[in-house]
Amino acid sequence: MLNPIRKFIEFGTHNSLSDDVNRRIRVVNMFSAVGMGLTFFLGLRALFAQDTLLACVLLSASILFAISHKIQSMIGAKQGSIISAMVIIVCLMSLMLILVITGGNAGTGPLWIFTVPPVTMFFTGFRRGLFALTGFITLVIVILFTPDNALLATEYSYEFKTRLIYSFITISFLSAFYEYSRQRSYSTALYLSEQFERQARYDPLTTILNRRGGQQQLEQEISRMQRNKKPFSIALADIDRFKSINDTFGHDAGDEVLKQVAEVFSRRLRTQDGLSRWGGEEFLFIFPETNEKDAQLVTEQIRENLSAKAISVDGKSHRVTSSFGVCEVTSLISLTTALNLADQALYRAKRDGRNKVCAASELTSKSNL
Ligand SMILES: Nc1nc2c(ncn2[C@@H]2O[C@H](COP(=O)(O)OP(=O)(O)OP(=O)(O)O)[C@@H](O)[C@H]2O)c(=O)[nH]1
Repeated sequence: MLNPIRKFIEFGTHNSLSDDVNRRIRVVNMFSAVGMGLTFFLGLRALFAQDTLLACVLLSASILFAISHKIQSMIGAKQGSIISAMVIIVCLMSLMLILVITGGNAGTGPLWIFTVPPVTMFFTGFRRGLFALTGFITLVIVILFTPDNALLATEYSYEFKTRLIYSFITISFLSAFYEYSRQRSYSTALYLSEQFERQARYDPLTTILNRRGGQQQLEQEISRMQRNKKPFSIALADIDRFKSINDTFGHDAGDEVLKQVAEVFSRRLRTQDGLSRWGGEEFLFIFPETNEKDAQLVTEQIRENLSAKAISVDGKSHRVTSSFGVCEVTSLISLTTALNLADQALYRAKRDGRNKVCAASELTSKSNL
Protein backbone atom coordinates (compact mmCIF):
# COMPACT_ATOMS: atom_id res chain seq x y z
CA MET A 1 0.00 0.00 0.00
CA LEU A 2 2.81 2.41 0.97
CA ASN A 3 4.91 1.53 -2.07
CA PRO A 4 2.65 3.06 -4.77
CA ILE A 5 2.27 6.22 -2.64
CA ARG A 6 6.05 6.48 -2.22
CA LYS A 7 6.51 5.85 -5.95
CA PHE A 8 4.02 8.60 -6.77
CA ILE A 9 5.74 11.09 -4.44
CA GLU A 10 9.28 10.18 -5.58
CA PHE A 11 8.27 10.28 -9.26
CA GLY A 12 10.77 12.45 -11.21
CA THR A 13 13.37 12.77 -8.42
CA HIS A 14 16.93 11.81 -9.27
CA ASN A 15 20.32 11.61 -7.51
CA SER A 16 21.86 13.94 -10.11
CA LEU A 17 19.46 16.75 -9.14
CA SER A 18 20.13 19.06 -6.19
CA ASP A 19 18.35 18.45 -2.86
CA ASP A 20 16.29 21.60 -3.38
CA VAL A 21 15.04 20.52 -6.84
CA ASN A 22 14.24 17.01 -5.57
CA ARG A 23 12.35 18.51 -2.63
CA ARG A 24 10.34 20.74 -4.97
CA ILE A 25 9.50 17.72 -7.17
CA ARG A 26 8.30 15.77 -4.12
CA VAL A 27 6.14 18.67 -2.94
CA VAL A 28 4.69 19.15 -6.45
CA ASN A 29 3.85 15.43 -6.50
CA MET A 30 2.38 15.52 -3.02
CA PHE A 31 0.41 18.65 -3.72
CA SER A 32 -0.93 17.40 -7.02
CA ALA A 33 -2.01 14.17 -5.28
CA VAL A 34 -3.76 15.98 -2.42
CA GLY A 35 -5.21 18.63 -4.78
CA MET A 36 -6.41 15.99 -7.20
CA GLY A 37 -8.02 13.84 -4.47
CA LEU A 38 -9.65 16.74 -2.63
CA THR A 39 -11.05 18.56 -5.66
CA PHE A 40 -12.28 15.25 -7.08
CA PHE A 41 -14.09 14.41 -3.83
CA LEU A 42 -15.58 17.92 -3.46
CA GLY A 43 -16.47 17.91 -7.17
CA LEU A 44 -18.41 14.65 -6.80
CA ARG A 45 -20.18 16.04 -3.74
CA ALA A 46 -21.16 19.17 -5.64
CA LEU A 47 -22.36 16.98 -8.50
CA PHE A 48 -24.66 14.98 -6.18
CA ALA A 49 -25.89 18.23 -4.66
CA GLN A 50 -26.74 19.27 -8.24
CA ASP A 51 -24.44 22.30 -8.07
CA THR A 52 -23.29 21.77 -11.65
CA LEU A 53 -21.13 24.89 -11.95
CA LEU A 54 -19.13 24.15 -8.78
CA ALA A 55 -18.84 20.47 -9.76
CA CYS A 56 -17.44 21.42 -13.19
CA VAL A 57 -14.93 23.83 -11.66
CA LEU A 58 -13.73 21.31 -9.05
CA LEU A 59 -13.52 18.38 -11.44
CA SER A 60 -11.61 20.52 -13.99
CA ALA A 61 -9.20 21.54 -11.20
CA SER A 62 -8.78 17.86 -10.34
CA ILE A 63 -7.80 17.14 -13.96
CA LEU A 64 -5.33 20.06 -13.96
CA PHE A 65 -3.71 18.77 -10.75
CA ALA A 66 -3.35 15.36 -12.40
CA ILE A 67 -1.77 16.99 -15.46
CA SER A 68 0.71 18.94 -13.31
CA HIS A 69 2.02 15.59 -12.05
CA LYS A 70 2.44 14.24 -15.58
CA ILE A 71 4.23 17.37 -16.88
CA GLN A 72 7.38 16.43 -14.97
CA SER A 73 7.78 13.19 -16.88
CA MET A 74 6.90 14.83 -20.20
CA ILE A 75 9.34 17.77 -20.04
CA GLY A 76 12.10 16.50 -17.77
CA ALA A 77 12.25 16.73 -14.02
CA LYS A 78 14.03 20.05 -13.51
CA GLN A 79 12.11 22.24 -16.00
CA GLY A 80 8.99 20.13 -15.60
CA SER A 81 8.86 20.65 -11.84
CA ILE A 82 8.87 24.44 -12.37
CA ILE A 83 6.09 24.28 -14.98
CA SER A 84 4.12 21.83 -12.81
CA ALA A 85 4.47 24.21 -9.88
CA MET A 86 3.19 27.07 -12.06
CA VAL A 87 0.22 24.97 -13.22
CA ILE A 88 -0.58 24.14 -9.60
CA ILE A 89 -0.39 27.78 -8.49
CA VAL A 90 -2.43 29.16 -11.41
CA CYS A 91 -4.95 26.35 -10.95
CA LEU A 92 -5.12 26.90 -7.19
CA MET A 93 -5.48 30.66 -7.47
CA SER A 94 -8.17 30.41 -10.19
CA LEU A 95 -10.06 27.87 -8.14
CA MET A 96 -9.87 30.12 -5.08
CA LEU A 97 -11.10 33.15 -7.05
CA ILE A 98 -14.07 31.10 -8.30
CA LEU A 99 -14.80 29.96 -4.74
CA VAL A 100 -14.68 33.58 -3.55
CA ILE A 101 -17.04 34.66 -6.37
CA THR A 102 -19.52 31.80 -5.95
CA GLY A 103 -19.15 31.30 -2.20
CA GLY A 104 -18.66 27.55 -2.70
CA ASN A 105 -20.61 25.31 -0.34
CA ALA A 106 -22.91 27.39 1.92
CA GLY A 107 -20.62 30.43 1.59
CA THR A 108 -17.57 28.64 3.05
CA GLY A 109 -15.55 28.71 -0.22
CA PRO A 110 -13.37 31.75 0.66
CA LEU A 111 -11.94 29.88 3.68
CA TRP A 112 -9.83 27.80 1.26
CA ILE A 113 -7.80 30.83 0.15
CA PHE A 114 -5.50 30.34 3.16
CA THR A 115 -3.89 27.44 1.32
CA VAL A 116 -2.58 29.94 -1.29
CA PRO A 117 0.22 31.78 0.66
CA PRO A 118 2.26 28.76 1.86
CA VAL A 119 1.94 26.92 -1.47
CA THR A 120 2.84 30.00 -3.55
CA MET A 121 5.79 30.88 -1.32
CA PHE A 122 7.16 27.38 -1.35
CA PHE A 123 6.89 26.89 -5.10
CA THR A 124 7.97 30.32 -6.31
CA GLY A 125 10.33 31.50 -3.55
CA PHE A 126 10.26 34.67 -1.48
CA ARG A 127 10.35 37.46 -4.10
CA ARG A 128 8.14 35.93 -6.78
CA GLY A 129 5.85 34.64 -4.04
CA LEU A 130 5.34 38.16 -2.65
CA PHE A 131 4.63 39.42 -6.16
CA ALA A 132 2.14 36.63 -6.92
CA LEU A 133 0.37 36.98 -3.56
CA THR A 134 0.07 40.75 -3.99
CA GLY A 135 -1.57 40.17 -7.38
CA PHE A 136 -3.88 37.54 -5.93
CA ILE A 137 -5.04 39.57 -2.93
CA THR A 138 -5.57 42.61 -5.17
CA LEU A 139 -7.91 40.52 -7.34
CA VAL A 140 -9.73 39.23 -4.24
CA ILE A 141 -10.17 42.80 -2.95
CA VAL A 142 -11.50 43.94 -6.34
CA ILE A 143 -13.94 41.00 -6.45
CA LEU A 144 -15.14 41.54 -2.86
CA PHE A 145 -15.39 45.33 -2.89
CA THR A 146 -16.65 46.17 -6.37
CA PRO A 147 -19.70 48.38 -5.73
CA ASP A 148 -23.07 46.64 -5.61
CA ASN A 149 -21.32 43.23 -5.40
CA ALA A 150 -21.18 43.34 -9.21
CA LEU A 151 -18.52 40.59 -9.40
CA LEU A 152 -20.03 38.33 -6.74
CA ALA A 153 -22.55 35.53 -7.22
CA THR A 154 -23.16 35.41 -3.47
CA GLU A 155 -23.30 37.76 -0.50
CA TYR A 156 -20.80 38.27 2.34
CA SER A 157 -21.04 40.65 5.27
CA TYR A 158 -18.67 43.61 5.31
CA GLU A 159 -17.06 42.22 8.49
CA PHE A 160 -16.47 38.84 6.87
CA LYS A 161 -14.83 40.46 3.82
CA THR A 162 -12.49 42.70 5.82
CA ARG A 163 -11.50 39.90 8.27
CA LEU A 164 -10.86 37.61 5.31
CA ILE A 165 -8.47 40.16 3.78
CA TYR A 166 -6.70 40.94 7.10
CA SER A 167 -6.20 37.31 7.99
CA PHE A 168 -5.04 36.51 4.44
CA ILE A 169 -2.42 39.29 4.62
CA THR A 170 -1.28 38.02 8.05
CA ILE A 171 -0.90 34.44 6.78
CA SER A 172 0.91 35.77 3.68
CA PHE A 173 3.45 37.63 5.82
CA LEU A 174 4.00 34.61 8.04
CA SER A 175 4.49 32.39 4.99
CA ALA A 176 6.85 34.96 3.42
CA PHE A 177 8.85 35.18 6.64
CA TYR A 178 9.03 31.41 6.90
CA GLU A 179 10.14 31.10 3.24
CA TYR A 180 12.74 33.84 3.68
CA SER A 181 14.20 32.11 6.76
CA ARG A 182 14.13 28.76 4.99
CA GLN A 183 16.00 30.15 1.98
CA ARG A 184 18.57 31.84 4.25
CA SER A 185 19.14 28.65 6.27
CA TYR A 186 19.41 26.62 3.07
CA SER A 187 22.05 28.93 1.55
CA THR A 188 23.98 29.02 4.85
CA ALA A 189 23.91 25.22 5.06
CA LEU A 190 25.01 24.96 1.42
CA TYR A 191 27.83 27.45 1.94
CA LEU A 192 29.03 25.65 5.08
CA SER A 193 28.92 22.23 3.45
CA GLU A 194 30.95 23.59 0.51
CA GLN A 195 33.45 25.07 2.96
CA PHE A 196 33.76 21.78 4.87
CA GLU A 197 34.08 19.87 1.63
CA ARG A 198 36.85 22.26 0.52
CA GLN A 199 38.64 22.04 3.85
CA ALA A 200 38.50 18.26 3.70
CA ARG A 201 40.14 18.24 0.24
CA TYR A 202 42.65 21.09 0.38
CA ASP A 203 45.88 21.62 2.28
CA PRO A 204 45.69 24.91 4.19
CA LEU A 205 49.45 25.54 4.03
CA THR A 206 50.12 25.16 0.31
CA THR A 207 46.47 25.65 -0.82
CA ILE A 208 46.81 22.73 -3.25
CA LEU A 209 44.83 19.48 -2.81
CA ASN A 210 45.72 17.34 0.20
CA ARG A 211 46.12 13.55 0.15
CA ARG A 212 42.34 12.98 0.25
CA GLY A 213 41.85 15.40 -2.66
CA GLY A 214 44.70 13.71 -4.54
CA GLN A 215 43.14 10.30 -3.97
CA GLN A 216 39.80 11.50 -5.34
CA GLN A 217 41.59 12.93 -8.38
CA LEU A 218 43.34 9.58 -8.88
CA GLU A 219 40.03 7.73 -8.75
CA GLN A 220 38.56 10.11 -11.36
CA GLU A 221 41.60 9.54 -13.56
CA ILE A 222 41.23 5.76 -13.25
CA SER A 223 37.59 5.99 -14.41
CA ARG A 224 38.63 8.25 -17.30
CA MET A 225 41.34 5.77 -18.30
CA GLN A 226 38.81 2.92 -18.23
CA ARG A 227 36.50 4.96 -20.45
CA ASN A 228 38.95 6.22 -23.08
CA LYS A 229 41.53 3.38 -22.73
CA LYS A 230 44.42 5.87 -22.64
CA PRO A 231 47.02 5.44 -19.87
CA PHE A 232 48.06 8.24 -17.57
CA SER A 233 51.14 8.84 -15.47
CA ILE A 234 51.86 9.80 -11.89
CA ALA A 235 54.96 11.23 -10.28
CA LEU A 236 55.89 11.32 -6.60
CA ALA A 237 58.18 14.17 -5.58
CA ASP A 238 60.07 14.49 -2.30
CA ILE A 239 62.02 17.63 -1.32
CA ASP A 240 65.70 16.80 -0.81
CA ARG A 241 67.20 17.11 2.65
CA PHE A 242 64.20 19.01 3.89
CA LYS A 243 64.93 18.05 7.46
CA SER A 244 68.10 20.15 7.41
CA ILE A 245 66.06 23.24 6.34
CA ASN A 246 63.80 22.73 9.36
CA ASP A 247 66.71 22.03 11.68
CA THR A 248 68.79 25.00 10.49
CA PHE A 249 66.16 27.69 9.86
CA GLY A 250 63.21 26.53 11.92
CA HIS A 251 59.83 24.94 11.20
CA ASP A 252 58.21 28.20 10.01
CA ALA A 253 60.93 28.66 7.39
CA GLY A 254 60.33 25.02 6.37
CA ASP A 255 56.62 25.78 5.96
CA GLU A 256 57.41 28.79 3.77
CA VAL A 257 59.69 26.62 1.61
CA LEU A 258 56.87 24.08 1.21
CA LYS A 259 54.51 26.85 0.06
CA GLN A 260 56.94 28.18 -2.51
CA VAL A 261 57.86 24.71 -3.79
CA ALA A 262 54.14 23.99 -4.33
CA GLU A 263 53.91 27.24 -6.31
CA VAL A 264 56.87 26.32 -8.52
CA PHE A 265 55.40 22.84 -9.08
CA SER A 266 51.97 24.21 -10.05
CA ARG A 267 53.34 26.78 -12.49
CA ARG A 268 54.52 24.23 -15.10
CA LEU A 269 51.31 22.18 -15.06
CA ARG A 270 48.59 22.08 -17.72
CA THR A 271 45.03 22.74 -16.52
CA GLN A 272 44.15 19.04 -16.74
CA ASP A 273 47.17 17.96 -14.65
CA GLY A 274 46.82 17.36 -10.93
CA LEU A 275 49.03 18.24 -7.99
CA SER A 276 48.45 17.36 -4.36
CA ARG A 277 50.41 17.36 -1.13
CA TRP A 278 50.74 13.62 -0.60
CA GLY A 279 52.50 13.77 2.77
CA GLY A 280 54.78 16.07 4.79
CA GLU A 281 57.26 17.14 2.09
CA GLU A 282 55.98 14.73 -0.54
CA PHE A 283 53.86 15.73 -3.58
CA LEU A 284 51.87 13.74 -6.11
CA PHE A 285 51.54 14.77 -9.76
CA ILE A 286 48.89 13.32 -12.09
CA PHE A 287 49.40 13.66 -15.84
CA PRO A 288 46.23 12.58 -17.69
CA GLU A 289 46.55 10.81 -21.05
CA THR A 290 50.35 10.94 -20.79
CA ASN A 291 52.75 8.03 -21.16
CA GLU A 292 55.74 7.53 -18.89
CA LYS A 293 58.24 9.01 -21.36
CA ASP A 294 56.33 12.29 -21.75
CA ALA A 295 55.62 12.46 -18.02
CA GLN A 296 59.34 12.02 -17.39
CA LEU A 297 60.09 14.97 -19.73
CA VAL A 298 57.61 17.25 -17.94
CA THR A 299 58.87 16.16 -14.53
CA GLU A 300 62.43 16.84 -15.65
CA GLN A 301 61.43 20.42 -16.52
CA ILE A 302 59.71 20.83 -13.16
CA ARG A 303 62.85 19.54 -11.41
CA GLU A 304 64.99 22.04 -13.36
CA ASN A 305 62.61 24.92 -12.60
CA LEU A 306 62.85 24.21 -8.88
CA SER A 307 66.61 23.79 -8.75
CA ALA A 308 67.08 26.99 -10.78
CA LYS A 309 64.84 29.05 -8.50
CA ALA A 310 66.20 30.77 -5.43
CA ILE A 311 63.64 30.34 -2.67
CA SER A 312 63.69 33.34 -0.45
CA VAL A 313 62.57 33.05 3.18
CA ASP A 314 63.00 35.89 5.70
CA GLY A 315 65.50 37.60 3.39
CA LYS A 316 67.61 34.44 3.09
CA SER A 317 67.92 32.63 -0.20
CA HIS A 318 67.70 28.83 -0.27
CA ARG A 319 68.52 26.44 -3.05
CA VAL A 320 65.93 23.72 -2.84
CA THR A 321 65.83 20.59 -4.97
CA SER A 322 63.50 17.64 -5.22
CA SER A 323 63.70 14.02 -6.39
CA PHE A 324 60.98 12.42 -8.50
CA GLY A 325 59.68 8.91 -9.22
CA VAL A 326 57.49 8.55 -12.32
CA CYS A 327 55.19 5.67 -13.23
CA GLU A 328 52.69 5.03 -16.03
CA VAL A 329 49.29 3.72 -14.93
CA THR A 330 47.58 1.31 -17.31
CA SER A 331 44.58 -0.94 -16.90
CA LEU A 332 47.04 -3.83 -16.44
CA ILE A 333 48.33 -2.65 -13.06
CA SER A 334 46.50 -1.60 -9.92
CA LEU A 335 46.77 1.90 -8.54
CA THR A 336 48.50 0.56 -5.40
CA THR A 337 51.13 -1.11 -7.58
CA ALA A 338 51.62 2.10 -9.59
CA LEU A 339 52.04 4.17 -6.42
CA ASN A 340 54.46 1.58 -5.09
CA LEU A 341 56.51 1.65 -8.28
CA ALA A 342 56.57 5.48 -8.27
CA ASP A 343 57.76 5.34 -4.66
CA GLN A 344 60.51 2.85 -5.54
CA ALA A 345 61.58 5.07 -8.47
CA LEU A 346 61.68 8.05 -6.11
CA TYR A 347 63.81 6.07 -3.67
CA ARG A 348 66.14 5.21 -6.57
CA ALA A 349 66.40 8.94 -7.54
CA LYS A 350 67.38 9.71 -3.94
CA ARG A 351 69.91 6.90 -3.89
CA ASP A 352 71.39 8.10 -7.19
CA GLY A 353 72.31 11.42 -5.62
CA ARG A 354 68.97 13.37 -5.34
CA ASN A 355 67.72 16.21 -7.60
CA LYS A 356 66.92 13.50 -10.16
CA VAL A 357 63.94 12.01 -12.01
CA CYS A 358 63.69 8.23 -12.16
CA ALA A 359 61.01 6.30 -14.09
CA ALA A 360 59.55 3.02 -12.89
CA SER A 361 60.53 1.33 -16.17
CA GLU A 362 64.18 2.09 -15.34
CA LEU A 363 63.95 0.17 -12.06
CA THR A 364 64.28 -3.30 -13.58
CA SER A 365 66.80 -2.27 -16.24
CA LYS A 366 68.97 -0.58 -13.60
CA SER A 367 68.72 -3.41 -11.13
CA ASN A 368 69.83 -5.79 -13.86
CA LEU A 369 73.07 -3.81 -14.30
N1 LIG B 1 58.19 22.68 8.20
C1 LIG B 1 57.59 21.53 7.95
N2 LIG B 1 58.29 20.37 7.97
C2 LIG B 1 57.66 19.23 7.69
C3 LIG B 1 56.31 19.20 7.39
N3 LIG B 1 55.95 17.92 7.15
C4 LIG B 1 57.07 17.15 7.30
N4 LIG B 1 58.12 17.95 7.61
C5 LIG B 1 59.51 17.57 7.89
O1 LIG B 1 60.12 17.06 6.71
C6 LIG B 1 61.27 16.32 7.11
C7 LIG B 1 61.46 15.13 6.19
O2 LIG B 1 62.70 14.63 6.47
P1 LIG B 1 63.21 13.22 5.99
O3 LIG B 1 62.05 12.33 5.63
O4 LIG B 1 64.15 12.67 7.05
O5 LIG B 1 63.97 13.47 4.71
P2 LIG B 1 64.83 14.66 4.15
O6 LIG B 1 65.54 15.41 5.19
O7 LIG B 1 63.93 15.46 3.27
O8 LIG B 1 65.89 13.89 3.29
P3 LIG B 1 65.71 13.09 1.97
O9 LIG B 1 64.27 12.88 1.73
O10 LIG B 1 66.41 11.80 2.20
O11 LIG B 1 66.33 13.91 0.90
C8 LIG B 1 61.04 15.95 8.58
O12 LIG B 1 61.95 16.65 9.38
C9 LIG B 1 59.61 16.43 8.87
O13 LIG B 1 59.47 16.90 10.20
C10 LIG B 1 55.57 20.44 7.40
O14 LIG B 1 54.36 20.51 7.16
N5 LIG B 1 56.25 21.56 7.67
